[in-house]
Amino acid sequence: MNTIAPQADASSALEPILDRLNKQLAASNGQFCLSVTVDFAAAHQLHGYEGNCARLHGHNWKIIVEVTGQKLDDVGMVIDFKAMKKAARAAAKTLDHQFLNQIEPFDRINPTAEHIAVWFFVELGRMLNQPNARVSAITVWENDYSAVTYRA
Ligand SMILES: Nc1nc2c(c(=O)[nH]1)N=C([C@H](O)[C@H](O)COP(=O)(O)OP(=O)(O)OP(=O)(O)O)CN2
Repeated sequence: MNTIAPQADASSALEPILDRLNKQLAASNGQFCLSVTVDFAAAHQLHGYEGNCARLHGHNWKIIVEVTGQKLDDVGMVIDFKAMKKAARAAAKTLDHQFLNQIEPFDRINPTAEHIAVWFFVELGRMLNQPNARVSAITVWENDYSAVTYRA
């Protein structure tokens, strides 16, 4: 269950307010969904695709990472945004300025937005998942108009 803890220097006048908030939080059974965004630039081509995407071309991919949790730590966070960004940037760096079809696993599976979303989901799950916070969705924007979301 969530609890909103008072700061060490909080005035006692805050206690009834915190008490009410904590009761509402416990009753809501809600979840916190945090997100960070990173990007990378790379080239790819889609094998077996009939159309111009079969030709070598590039994108500036934008990746939105969502982490979901119910429980807050003593500071009042599910997980630090900084930890999420660090992990997401490290994963994106692996793909940045690469010809995706030449690097693992996209040398064996087409580097579609769907496969890229699953790749980030697995990589970031390994780095970020903990008992109270799990990577719950990855959205891959291939350009301003087309995106895919993989949701657990
Ligand atoms: N479900 C998917 N469909 C397509 C993917 C994909 O990863 N998953 N990828 C492509 C190509 O990579 C293509 O470059 C991107 O397609 P699109 O968003 O249509 O971009 P265009 O610049 O080609 O847009 P137009 O509006 O057609 O000019 C294709 N499909």
